Amino acid sequence: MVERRKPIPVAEAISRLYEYRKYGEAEFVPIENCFGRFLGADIVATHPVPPFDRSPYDGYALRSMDTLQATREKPVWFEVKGTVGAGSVYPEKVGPFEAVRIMTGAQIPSGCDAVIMLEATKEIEKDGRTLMQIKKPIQKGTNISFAGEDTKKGTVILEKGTYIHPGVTAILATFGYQRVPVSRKPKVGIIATGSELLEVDEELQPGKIRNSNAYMVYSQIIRAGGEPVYYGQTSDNLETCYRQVKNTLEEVDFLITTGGVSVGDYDYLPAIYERLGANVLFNKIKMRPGSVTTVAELDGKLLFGLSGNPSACFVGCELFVRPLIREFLGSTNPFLPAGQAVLSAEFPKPNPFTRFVRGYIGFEKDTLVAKPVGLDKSNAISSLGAANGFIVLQGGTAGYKKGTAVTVLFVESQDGQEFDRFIKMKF
Ligand SMILES: Nc1nc2c(c(=O)[nH]1)N[C@H]1C(S)=C(S)[C@@H](COP(=O)(O)OP(=O)(O)OC[C@H]3O[C@@H](n4cnc5c(N)ncnc54)[C@H](O)[C@@H]3O)O[C@H]1N2
Ligand code: MOO
Ligand SMILES: [Mg+2]
Repeated sequence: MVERRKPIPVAEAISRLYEYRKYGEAEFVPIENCFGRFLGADIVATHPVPPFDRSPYDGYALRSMDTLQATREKPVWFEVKGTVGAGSVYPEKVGPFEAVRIMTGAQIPSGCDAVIMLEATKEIEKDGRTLMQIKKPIQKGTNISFAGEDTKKGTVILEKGTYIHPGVTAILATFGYQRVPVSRKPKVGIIATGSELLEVDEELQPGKIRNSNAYMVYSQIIRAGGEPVYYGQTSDNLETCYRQVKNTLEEVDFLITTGGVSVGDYDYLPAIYERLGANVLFNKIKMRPGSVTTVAELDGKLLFGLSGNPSACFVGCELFVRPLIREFLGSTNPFLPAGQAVLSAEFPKPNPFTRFVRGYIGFEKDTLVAKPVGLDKSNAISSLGAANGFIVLQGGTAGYKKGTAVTVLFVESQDGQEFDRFIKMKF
């Protein structure tokens, strides 16, 4: 008899899964290799930035009080006592009506409290002395970047779990992190199941197809921040498949299988979960594609049974695997970021289950528009090429008209949102 499965809402599936979230641990990498990783610790400013009062311009440092009488008609003259460039410290205290030529980034000499830009001055040589003239007063503090104005010492400037992009790297370098604490990447095992599967370099044969899921998921794991390990493909044979899953499980933090999770004669994953003694969290979700997505847990370790159908596999990976990988990396917003866009084409199919339509989300003039791309079927691959997100069409609706405001999820983005916000979205 065919097993009857009870479909549960997407938010419920995510909530059950989220109970098993865990954080990995931190490790160190050289700063050159930190791009794309997630911080494994809070980063505290170890000194103020800038560390000293400095000039943001090329100009003259002086005492503002000496400029108060300066007018166009009666300019004030200063004696230029020397020059200081970035990296040097002017050794003497600057006195009344004295100035020091100062370059951008140089420390403000002692005694000075303002900088006038070169363009606003005139310099002359007279009797072996260098003089500089200014024609209007400047206020105390003008053109000074004060110590700590950017960052105060002791501030938590970056939080654990932050995605490291080039701007983050600049901060790490500023504070001397030659070795950067990053979260260890979870090792995510991939096994593709199916007797019909050929490897990528094999010629097509009757009844067979090339295994696209394994490589798609491999890339999705990297994009999510994990470390994929491909354990190959197995034929639809219970014994082989069981052994492969059991052995692999010991070596990884998460295990993904593709295919074999439905109710067919050769869909062995349900039997494998049973034999392993794994606790199946759900095996039917009110969503399309990916309704058969199954997640089981064994001693706290998650086994993601993604659908064999490529589009369903893709959606399942983004909705269920990505957040658990990001959680492992310490991210506080591990779920796909969402937005509102205008549907650019009619979507006439009724939606008994919530649909995650592969779409291209982009601007047309200044409106964010969501365009369904390719064939909207769970076994389609054509839609995956052009898609940069999902158009979420709620279950229980009779189709959508062009111009309707819809929720979209951005799969290419490194942003994210927290669990509470994500599950409150109408799935
Ligand atoms: N009687 C029912 N039949 C099906 C149901 C159902 O509820 N009752 N669910 C359908 C849905 S929905 C989906 S989705 C699929 C899920 O199938 P499985 O996850 O069991 O996957 P397979 O049967 O192994 O394969 C399905 C399909 O995908 C192709 N495939 C598999 N692996 C790969 C791969 N690595 N790369 C590319 N393509 C792959 C495979 O050849 C099949 O065409 O079940 C429906 N059936
Ligand atoms: O799980 Mo199937 O992907 O709903 O189409
Ligand atoms: Mg099947």
